Amino acid sequence: MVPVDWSDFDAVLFDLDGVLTPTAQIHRTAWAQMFDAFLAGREQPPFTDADYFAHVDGRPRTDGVRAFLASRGVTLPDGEPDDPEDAETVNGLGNRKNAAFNAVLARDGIAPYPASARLLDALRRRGTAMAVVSSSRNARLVLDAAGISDDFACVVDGEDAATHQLAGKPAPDTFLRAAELLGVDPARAVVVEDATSGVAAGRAGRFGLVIGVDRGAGAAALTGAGADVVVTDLDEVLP
Ligand SMILES: O=P(O)(O)OC[C@H]1O[C@@H](O)[C@H](O)[C@@H](O)[C@@H]1O
Repeated sequence: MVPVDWSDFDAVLFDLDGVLTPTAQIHRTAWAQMFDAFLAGREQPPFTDADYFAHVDGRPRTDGVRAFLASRGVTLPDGEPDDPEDAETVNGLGNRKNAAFNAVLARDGIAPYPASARLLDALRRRGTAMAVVSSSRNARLVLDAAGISDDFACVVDGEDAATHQLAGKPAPDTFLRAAELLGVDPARAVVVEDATSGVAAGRAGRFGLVIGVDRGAGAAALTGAGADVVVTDLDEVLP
C-alpha cells in the first residue's frame, strides 16, 4: 500500500484510457495496426510499444500522429478532420486508427479495471469530487460502455479541448479546466495518470499530488515525468 492522506484533497482528476479502463491496450493495438500498414509501404521497421509510450500515449490523436511520424523523419500534410481513412494525411491516418479502435470497442465492449472501480466507490463514499480528463474524443463513449459515467461531476475530453481550444497533454490546460469546473484549487486536487505526457501535465499544473499508474510506461519514466508516487494498480492507494 502507498499511503495517501485523502483528507488533504478535495478532488481527484482521473485520466481514462489505461487508468480507469483497459482501453489504452485497444488504442495501442489500433495504432500499431494502422502505422504498421503505413510503414510497410515506406520500408520502415514496425511501430513498437516503445514508440507508443514515447510518442503517442496520452496525447490528442493528431498530436500523436505528428509526434510519431517526426520520430521516423516523416512529415505529412495535416489534411482536414473529415479526410477519408485512405488519405495520406495526419487526419487520414488518425481516422483510420479511430475506425480500428471503434470496431474493437463495439465488438468487445469494455469494463473498468476492478481495482479502479473499488477506488471510485471508496472516493464516492468519502464525498470526494471526481472528474475525467482524457485526450480521447471517444472518452464519453468509453465511460458509457464501462457503466461509470455517473461517477464523475465533469468530463473534459478531446472534444472539449477542441471546442475550447485547449492545448493537449503534456500541457496542463485540460486538467486545469476540470479543476475550474469542479471549483477546486489545483493544490487540493490529485491527478491520476498512466502516460508520461499526462503525468507531465499534472506536474505542470502544480496539482497537489500526481499518481502514476504503471501499465507499461515504466516506473522510472513516470517518476522522471513528475509522478509523486507510482503504483501498479489503484487498490494500492485505497483510503
Ligand atoms: O483517438 P482518440 O480516441 O481521440 O484518443 C486519443 C488518445 O487518447 C489517449 O487517452 C490515449 O492514451 C491515446 O492512446 C489515444 O491515442
